[in-house]
Amino acid sequence: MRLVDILKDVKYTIVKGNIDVDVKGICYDSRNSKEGSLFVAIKGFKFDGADYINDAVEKGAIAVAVEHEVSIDKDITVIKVENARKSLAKIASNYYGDPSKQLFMIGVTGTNGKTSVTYMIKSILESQNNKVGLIGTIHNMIGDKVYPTERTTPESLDLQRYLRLMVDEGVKYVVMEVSSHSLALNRVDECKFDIAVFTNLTQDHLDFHKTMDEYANAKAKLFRMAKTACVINIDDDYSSFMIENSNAKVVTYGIKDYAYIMAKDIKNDIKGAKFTVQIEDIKSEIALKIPGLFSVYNSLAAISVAFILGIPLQSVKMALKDVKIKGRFEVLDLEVPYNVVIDYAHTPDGLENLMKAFGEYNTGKKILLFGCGGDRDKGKRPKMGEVAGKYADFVIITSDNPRSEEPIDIIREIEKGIKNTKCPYTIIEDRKEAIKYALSIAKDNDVVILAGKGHETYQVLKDKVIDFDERDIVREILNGDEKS
Ligand SMILES: CC(=O)N[C@H]1[C@@H](OP(=O)(O)OP(=O)(O)OC[C@H]2O[C@@H](n3ccc(=O)[nH]c3=O)[C@H](O)[C@@H]2O)O[C@H](CO)[C@@H](O)[C@@H]1O[C@H](C)C(=O)N[C@@H](C)C(=O)N[C@H](CCC(=O)O)C(=O)O
Ligand SMILES: Nc1ncnc2c1ncn2[C@@H]1O[C@H](COP(=O)(O)OP(=O)(O)OP(=O)(O)O)[C@@H](O)[C@H]1O
Ligand SMILES: N[C@H](CCC[C@H](N)C(=O)O)C(=O)O
Ligand SMILES: [Mg+2]
Repeated sequence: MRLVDILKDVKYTIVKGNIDVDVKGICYDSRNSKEGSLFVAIKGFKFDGADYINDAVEKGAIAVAVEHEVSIDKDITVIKVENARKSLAKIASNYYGDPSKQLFMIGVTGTNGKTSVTYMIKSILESQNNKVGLIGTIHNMIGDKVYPTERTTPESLDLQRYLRLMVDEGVKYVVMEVSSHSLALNRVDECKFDIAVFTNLTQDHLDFHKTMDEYANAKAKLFRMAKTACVINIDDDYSSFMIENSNAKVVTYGIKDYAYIMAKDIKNDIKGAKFTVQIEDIKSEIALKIPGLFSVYNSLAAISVAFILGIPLQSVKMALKDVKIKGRFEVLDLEVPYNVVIDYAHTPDGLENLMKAFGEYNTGKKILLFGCGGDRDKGKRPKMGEVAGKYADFVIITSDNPRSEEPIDIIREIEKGIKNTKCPYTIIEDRKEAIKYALSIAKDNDVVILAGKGHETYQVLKDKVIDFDERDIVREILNGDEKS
C-alpha cells in the first residue's frame, strides 16, 4: 500500500525521503519489522521507540514515523507526527481498510464485569445464528476459533488486524472489552462503536490513571464514541457521569432504583442465580449458572444490548442459561466433601461481590486464598485485605503475579488491611504451598476460594513466567501426585 495512502488524515510533516513508496507492513515494535515495513516509533513509559530505528531498518523498514527530532543517517523516509499512538491508530485503520465500519461494534467497559458481559452478549448473538467476534482478557475469538492474547484490549495495530480478519471471515457483530488503558492510550481511537456498555467504576489501575476522576474520564471516552446506544448500570455511582458523556440513546439497567431494564425476585446459590427480568410490562424468568448479584448485573447489561437489537427475551433466556466462563466463579468438579471455586476477583469491589455471593447460603467455612498483582495499583491491596477479613472465615494471603516486586512486600500491604478485622489469617508466599494448606484445612461443606488468577494458567515472577494452572494444581494435590 502506498505510504501516502496509509497516511490519509494523519497530521505529519516529511522530515526526509519520499512518501510515494510501497509499504508492505506496519510495526510499532522494531523486533517485528520486516522488508518494506513502516516503523512507528512510540515514546513509551519505559522505552523510546526512536532508540530502535536502526534495529527496525536493519530488519527492512523503509519508512519511520517519529514524534520528536531524531538524526537518522539511513536512506529511508522519515515523517514526524504529533502523537505516535494516535497516528498509529489512524495508520492501522487506513492500512486494514477501516474494518470497524463494516462491523456492528459493541464495546464493554467498567472496572469489573467486562469479560463476563462480553461472553453473555456473544452467546445471545450466536443464538440468532450470527458469527461473532470477541476481543478480551481471556483470549480473542472469531466464532469458535480462539486466538491467544496478552492484553484485554490490544494495541490499535493488532486490534485493526483482528477486525479486518473478522470482516473477511464473515463476522457481523464484534463484542469487545474496552479497558481504560486502551481508551487513554488511543488503542480504540479508530473503532466505530455502535453500542457502549458501562458495568461499574470502582478502584483499580490508579497506578496508571492516578485519580478516580482521570479513570472515569478515560472510560467516558467510549460513551462519546458510541453511535447507536449507551447501556448504563444506573445503580453505579458513576452512572450519571457516563450518561452525561453519552452521545446516543441511553438504556439503563439496574436492581436498586428504577431502571428501564430491571431484575426482581433474585435467588442465589452455588449453582447459580435466578431472577425475573422486567422491561416495562414484559417479564421473564432468567436463570444463570454463574452465582452472585454481580452476575445478575452482568446479565442485565447483556439483556439490554439484546433489547436494543430486538432479540426476543425467550431467545435471551435460552442463551444465558448455560453461559459459563473459565476462571469466573468456576466450581471444580472434585470428589471431596467441600467446594473449590476459582475466580478472577482482583479488586476490592470484585472480591466483595464474590464473597457476598457465598454469604447467603454457604453452611461451612469460607476459606479465602488470594494475593495481588505486582506492578499494579498498590492502593487496592490493604482494601482487599480488609474485604477479605470482613467476609471470609479464614484467609491465606499469598502471591498472585508478583512481577518485578518482592512477593512479601505485596503481602505485607494486604496484611495491613486484614489487621483491621478479627478474621484469622496466615501468610504463605508460595501460591502452590498456600493452595496445599487451604485444601488440608477444608472440612465438609466448607468452600475453598482461590481468587485473583481465574483463567490464568501462568504465574508472572520477577525473572520468569511459570506454568501455573490452579485447576491442575488442586487435582494433583488431592491425588497426592503434585509435582514439586
Ligand atoms: C501501561 C501500558 O499499558 N503499557 C503498554 C505500552 O507500554 P509503553 O508505552 O510503556 O511501551 P514501552 O515498553 O515503553 O516501549 C515503547 C515503545 O518502544 C517499542 N520498542 C521497545 C523495545 C524494543 O526493542 N523495540 C521497540 O520498538 C515498543 O514496542 C513500544 O511501542 O505499550 C506496550 C506496547 O504495546 C504494551 O506492551 C504495554 O502494556 C504493558 C505490558 C501492560 O502491562 N499493560 C497493562 C497494564 C494493560 O494494558 N492492561 C489493560 C487493562 C487490563 C484489565 O484491567 O483488564 C489491557 O487492556 O490489557
Ligand atoms: N459486575 C461486577 N461487579 C463487581 N464484580 C464483578 C462483576 N462481574 C464480575 N465481578 C468479579 O470480578 C471478577 C472479574 O470479572 P470480569 O473478568 O468479568 O471483569 P473484567 O472487567 O473483565 O476484569 P479485567 O479488567 O481484569 O478484564 C470476577 O471474577 C468476579 O469476581
Ligand atoms: N492476576 C492478575 C489480575 C489482574 C490482571 C489485569 N486486570 C491487569 O491489571 O493486567 C494480576 O493482577 O496479576
Ligand atoms: Mg476482562
